Amino acid sequence: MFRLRVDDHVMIAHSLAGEFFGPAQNLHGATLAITATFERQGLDEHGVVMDIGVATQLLSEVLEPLRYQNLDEHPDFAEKISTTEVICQHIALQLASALPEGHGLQALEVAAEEHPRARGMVRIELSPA
Ligand SMILES: Nc1nc2c(c(=O)[nH]1)N=C([C@H](O)[C@H](O)COP(=O)(O)OP(=O)(O)OP(=O)(O)O)CN2
Repeated sequence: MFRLRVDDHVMIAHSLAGEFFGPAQNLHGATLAITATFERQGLDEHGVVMDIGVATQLLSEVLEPLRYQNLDEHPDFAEKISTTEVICQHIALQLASALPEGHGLQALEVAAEEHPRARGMVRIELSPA
């Protein structure tokens, strides 16, 4: 299995409802360092998992609607608690649906570092197109 990882970051605001989250129930900001890892069984005819430029561009485009947004008011997070894990899931699903036809990938993983000691992540299987 081969992997290609690209990164970006996004600044958001949110609050996490429920006693479970303690002071994070209050509105606060976060700069999330995001990595997207694309996995492929074997390499394509160019000897790559996918083009780095395409991967970087895809991640940037998926993050664009989240930049500087208050996720409490964002329609994609309505009825959801925008934890780091949920944000990762959202980004991963958006990336999966934005992949080019015939991508040939097996899986992708999205990780978000909320601060230097905490990182959430999700991995989703893809049907190679
Ligand atoms: N599994 C997760 N746990 C928490 C998340 C998350 O996204 N996933 N997010 C937060 C807060 O948004 C923030 O990152 C940290 O808030 P804080 O109150 O400082 O939480 P801590 O658990 O680090 O510290 P406490 O001792 O609970 O205050 C919280 N958790």
